[in-house]
Amino acid sequence: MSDTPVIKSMRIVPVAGYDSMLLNIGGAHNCYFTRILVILTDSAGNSGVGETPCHASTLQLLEHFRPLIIGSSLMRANATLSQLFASDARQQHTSHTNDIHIPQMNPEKFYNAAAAIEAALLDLQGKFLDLPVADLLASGKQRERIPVLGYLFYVADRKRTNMDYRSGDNEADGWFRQRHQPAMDSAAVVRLAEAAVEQYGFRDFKLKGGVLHGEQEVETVEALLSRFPQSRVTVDPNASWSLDEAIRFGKQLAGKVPYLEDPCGAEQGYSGRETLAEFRRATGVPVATNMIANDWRQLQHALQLNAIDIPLADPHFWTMRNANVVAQLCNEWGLTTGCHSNNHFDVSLAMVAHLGAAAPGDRQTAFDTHWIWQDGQPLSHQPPQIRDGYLELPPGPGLGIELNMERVEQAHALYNALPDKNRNDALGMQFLIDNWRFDAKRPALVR
Ligand SMILES: O=C([O-])[C@@H](O)[C@@H](O)[C@H](O)[C@@H](O)C(=O)[O-]
Ligand SMILES: [Mg+2]
Repeated sequence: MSDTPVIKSMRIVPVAGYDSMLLNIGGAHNCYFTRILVILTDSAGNSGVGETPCHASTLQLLEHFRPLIIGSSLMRANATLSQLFASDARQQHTSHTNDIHIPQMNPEKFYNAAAAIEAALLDLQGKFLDLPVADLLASGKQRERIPVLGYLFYVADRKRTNMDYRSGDNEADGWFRQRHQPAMDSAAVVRLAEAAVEQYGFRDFKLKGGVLHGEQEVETVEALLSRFPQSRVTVDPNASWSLDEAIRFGKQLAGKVPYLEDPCGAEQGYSGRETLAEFRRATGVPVATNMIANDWRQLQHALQLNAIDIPLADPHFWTMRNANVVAQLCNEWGLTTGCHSNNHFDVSLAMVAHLGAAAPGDRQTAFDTHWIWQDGQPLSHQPPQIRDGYLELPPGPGLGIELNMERVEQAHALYNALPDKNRNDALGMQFLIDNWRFDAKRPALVR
């Protein structure tokens, strides 16, 4: 194919946006979050984009890969990506702990970098072939919209900090104002959920736990269930509960929640895969995870131990094509497909939409997305929409989005102006608790 496009340029653009003071086991989200866009252009005149979490070492790695990408043939993207995977960088920049909540860890950036490059190549291929990316993934497009969940957090009082959190004051009442206000108990989280339902029509919720005592978080789940009896509600304490606690709470919630996410983890010499297997046996509650099955080797061990039911294969941890293979395995092996997320812009939202659209079979749990906390800060002209609890596949070839370069440059300028460019959830916590430190086995406010 002599007229096959070749990659002409690769722009690596770190970008930043605003976030609320969301709490989790790692502390409090900063008022800013950062991501990286990889923008490729080809000789046919198209541009393709991918998004991934931002870290200084991911930026370096992307620079390192640039010579492999420039001049490569678009339709030989498989070979190009195989070269990335065969490079030493894969071993050197892959952690097998994957605990993104530990600020001082500077691990695994290989997959984040590869994911952004792969997404941009798929976007370009889709534009060249006039096909959506979902059709380029092995199982092909299965649906036009995918269920997503309302991702709820306890929200700290931003006024206790001197950080640049938005106030929401210039927003009309409803979700866009509510998401900036403190929500530290069950009643406040229920109000957040009501605003989210009003805006997006969710029927599924996940409460980010690992913040208060487990009893209080279980009470919040029950409050959500009694307010939305037709909905599915779960909680993710990010493995901060002990196995004993997880079993106690699991028995309390059995039959009421569709699954629990990482209810417990490694303790007393037993791995997280082992404790989750014991949890499942003791409670019969299905287990989802984004903490102990984030690559092929981890997934294999998790499945051998019968530790999990729902691998939340995030395309930024696995790459889109690998996450699609996980979805195929789920379909063939009787598991349920799901997807994890972190704060993100709308390029990632489109990546997730295509991944969900291509997942085969009907055992799919509502995908995670943090987008509702970022909605209103798009980097594309027409971001994918969440309506009636579903994320709609954007129309058009490739990822179906076109970058709004003016907004991209603004988000890049914001990134350049930030003092702290890597995620560090411990920072904001110092305003709430003196000398606060991360502890994987204690909820953030239990000190
Ligand atoms: O955004 C957060 O605070 C979450 O805690 C995120 O960092 C996790 O990776 C995540 O969403 C999860 O499901 O564990
Ligand atoms: Mg999780």
